Amino acid sequence: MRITNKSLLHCNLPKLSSLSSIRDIVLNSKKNVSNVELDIVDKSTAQNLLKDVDKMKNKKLLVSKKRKLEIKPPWIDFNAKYNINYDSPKRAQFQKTSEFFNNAKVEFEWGVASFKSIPSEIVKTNFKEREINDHIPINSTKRFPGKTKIPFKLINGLPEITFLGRSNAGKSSILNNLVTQLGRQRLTEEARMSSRPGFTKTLNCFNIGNKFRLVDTPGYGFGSRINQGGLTMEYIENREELVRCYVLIPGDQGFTNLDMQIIHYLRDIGKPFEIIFTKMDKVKNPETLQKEIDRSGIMDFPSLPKLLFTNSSISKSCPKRYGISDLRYTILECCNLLSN
Ligand SMILES: Nc1nc2c(ncn2[C@@H]2O[C@H](COP(=O)(O)OP(=O)(O)OP(=O)(O)O)[C@@H](O)[C@H]2O)c(=O)[nH]1
Ligand SMILES: [Mg+2]
Repeated sequence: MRITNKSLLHCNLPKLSSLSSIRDIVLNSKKNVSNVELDIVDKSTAQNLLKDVDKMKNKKLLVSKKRKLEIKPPWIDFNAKYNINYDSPKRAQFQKTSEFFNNAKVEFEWGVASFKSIPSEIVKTNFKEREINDHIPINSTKRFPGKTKIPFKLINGLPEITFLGRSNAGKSSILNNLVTQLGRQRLTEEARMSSRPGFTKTLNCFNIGNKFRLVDTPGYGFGSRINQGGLTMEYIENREELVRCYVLIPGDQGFTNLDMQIIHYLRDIGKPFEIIFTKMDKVKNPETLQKEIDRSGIMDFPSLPKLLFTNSSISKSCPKRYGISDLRYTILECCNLLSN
């Protein structure tokens, strides 16, 4: 029997005699499948086959419609364009990254209003005081008392990553964005976010899969108090566990003088840092931002910070959370979690 149904017109498949093999080809084919020549004796089997093919065609039509409808923001290639000096991550590395973040347990560990209240800093201060008061030589075993009231897991020296930026720059949101599964529309609210500038008032630490810590900081500038800025600066200057800072710049606003001061400061003290442009969904004219970047001079820094372009909110013009896979990748990379 020769199938000449409409859905099978325009086909170019080889002549086949087995129903299961043709069904397989139809269902697995990536190309548009039609025009099947087949020797089938029984009419109902032929009709079933036609139904399968129709279903498949409808499915394909839907997929291609969806593909056509996907709107990509005009800055979509910025992550590749501005980080040309870095090797772009391989597919397997991206996979490893998303597996890690999708499965990692996120645990809030501490929130402090003063640097000395960070659990491991309390322990360090105690040791230093004992050394001075009891004149204990540096290599003495007495230097490390066997017990401390602070749980060991809080003083285990995991690497720390921090987010810096002016009030309302999107620091708490980016932290939530990182630990929210890709594809989900709403962010998990591990760190509290608010449209009120100066909302985060303490250093807040989250343990990620017991491999590293993300530290949310109070913003500087409008809405923040001077002591909040002081707390963040003390943390950057003194925290031994801090391996990388991310300076957040709202993409729709560009750099302020204060942002540039922080960036120059990090460069001068040699703290590794990268720059994240947030709220990219709000950027109406990406060229203005490009000019801002050129004018800032950061592309000429010898340390060549990476520039990452992200959005934590989605909208019609920005239907996905872009840039977050690149950010996740750089975090695992700087914590040495991508080797093997
Ligand atoms: N449109 C848009 N809004 C965002 C984005 N990221 C954050 N926001 C909004 O910006 C506001 C501030 O976000 P937060 O994450 O609380 O900012 P923050 O830097 O932690 O602010 P402080 O804690 O006050 O220093 C909130 O209303 C967020 O919903 C984004 O990518 N796009
Ligand atoms: Mg905040």
